[in-house]
Amino acid sequence: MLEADNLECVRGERRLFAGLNFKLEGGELLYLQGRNGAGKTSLLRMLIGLLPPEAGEIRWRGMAIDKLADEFRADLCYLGHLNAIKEELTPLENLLAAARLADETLSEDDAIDALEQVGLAGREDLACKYLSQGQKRRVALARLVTEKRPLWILDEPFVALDVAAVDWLAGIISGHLQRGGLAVMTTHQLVNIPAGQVRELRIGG
Ligand SMILES: Nc1ncnc2c1ncn2[C@@H]1O[C@H](COP(=O)(O)OP(=O)(O)OP(=O)(O)O)[C@@H](O)[C@H]1O
Repeated sequence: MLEADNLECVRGERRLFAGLNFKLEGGELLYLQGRNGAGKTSLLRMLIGLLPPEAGEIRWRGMAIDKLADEFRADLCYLGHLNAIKEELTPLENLLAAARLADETLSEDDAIDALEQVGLAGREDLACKYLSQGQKRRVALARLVTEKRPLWILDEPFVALDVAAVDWLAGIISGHLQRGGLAVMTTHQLVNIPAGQVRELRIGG
């Protein structure tokens, strides 16, 4: 279970939010909503342990995440709003490198299969700098096909995706929730996630 207890966030001179609470169980998805600049990405950065809260605590399986450190990171899959792919590498190389960095085993066959699922068949060996924005996004999202970690934190995952890819991603997130996973996601477009319990949290009124 992921819990946020009385969180406060200050960036620069501004208090973005205070007294923020939620509890998320296996099979549940939390949609973070709010205007531009409300603090959604800041909250995600807190949830992955990159930004310490001004006040309050985040707990994973009942333990404060700053105490869990590596144990928490091993349960976490974070996809930022930037794709974090290397432009000079091919989609296949990017996917294999991401798995290695995350200390996960991923065979070349499984990586090729994941790229095919995200509609990149035939593009596996082309440097990412030659791909369109939506295709680059798909390379980043291909990680989720093979991802077994229980907690997904996704920053604007639907940006730049066409209708078919939005449906595909909604299905991948649904499958994760059905397997008892948890997900926290920021988005400006509400997408229907067919399975799992969906909660909404609006930041900044
Ligand atoms: N390092 C920083 N120092 C000072 N202010 C910052 C810093 N990082 C972010 N901010 C400010 O914090 C506010 C919230 O930013 P954040 O990226 O969390 O918003 P957001 O809700 O994700 O917005 P968007 O919907 O536009 O992505 C913004 O006003 C931003 O300028």
